[in-house]
Amino acid sequence: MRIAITGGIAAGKSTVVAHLKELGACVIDYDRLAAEVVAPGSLGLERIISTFGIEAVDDDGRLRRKWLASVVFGGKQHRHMLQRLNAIVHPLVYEQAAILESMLLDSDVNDAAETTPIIVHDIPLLTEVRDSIPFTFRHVITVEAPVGMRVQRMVSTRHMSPEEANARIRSQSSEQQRLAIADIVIDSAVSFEQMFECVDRIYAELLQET
Ligand SMILES: CC(C)(COP(=O)(O)OP(=O)(O)OC[C@H]1O[C@@H](n2cnc3c(N)ncnc32)[C@H](O)[C@@H]1O)[C@@H](O)C(=O)NCCC(=O)NCCS
Ligand SMILES: Nc1ncnc2c1ncn2[C@@H]1O[C@H](COP(=O)(O)OP(=O)(O)OP(=O)(O)O)[C@@H](O)[C@H]1O
Repeated sequence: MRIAITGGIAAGKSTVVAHLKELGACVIDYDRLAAEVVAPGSLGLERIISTFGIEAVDDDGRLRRKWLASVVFGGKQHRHMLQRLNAIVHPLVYEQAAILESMLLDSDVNDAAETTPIIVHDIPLLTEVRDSIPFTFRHVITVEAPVGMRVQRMVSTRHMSPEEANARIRSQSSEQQRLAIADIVIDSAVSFEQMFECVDRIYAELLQET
């Protein structure tokens, strides 16, 4: 069974995903894939250089993420620039996700398919890519906590100011947008213990469905 998980920044998605892994789920991490497809020497990085110029990489041939962020989130025509970046990165990410999935399901390579029938696509920006992603998900989970609590978490664990934390939250899609595409909501405003109990229950129900 293929499911997706998303959530607002600092809501607790990574904590939930780590727990799902412990329970036996196979996880495909889109943030990691997005970094891998633009690694030095990759086709993705080559395409970024063709589109955005040699300024996109540093002297060691690594992507200058801060520079690119300023172009696609703040520069002139930033919307168009973000579209161009997405048009490079997203198809490569989906291709890698499909390869990973087929490896997980190929019992000759990995017998995980016998023991772990749940594949979780961990997609922080699922609302943004919902219409273009070439996968269908049996369930979509979102992990949510109130904005104030997320700001507090970012301030205390990520050395951000409240202003920076709020700006990051505003730059993402809203809780309402995530709730509109999700059919399972995990409340992370409760204690770790209660949250994990909720994840255990959801996982057991998913297993029943496979
Ligand atoms: C522009 C890049 C290089 C900036 O990197 P940097 O490390 O500075 O920031 P980071 O990746 O943590 O993103 C910061 C915030 O920007 C937002 N964001 C990132 N990518 C996107 C996007 N494609 N669309 C909308 N918002 C985005 C997110 O809210 C995120 O929290 C990077 O975000 C990127 O390559 N984005 C495009 C690829 C992508 O869509 N990745 C998501 C996984 S598929
Ligand atoms: N139920 C909870 N109770 C208390 N703290 C929590 C709970 N769930 C998560 N946290 C804490 O909140 C912070 C953010 O959690 P986490 O890193 O899992 O969020 P995230 O949604 O994956 O963030 P990002 O989107 O930035 O990757 C962490 O410090 C984590 O320990």
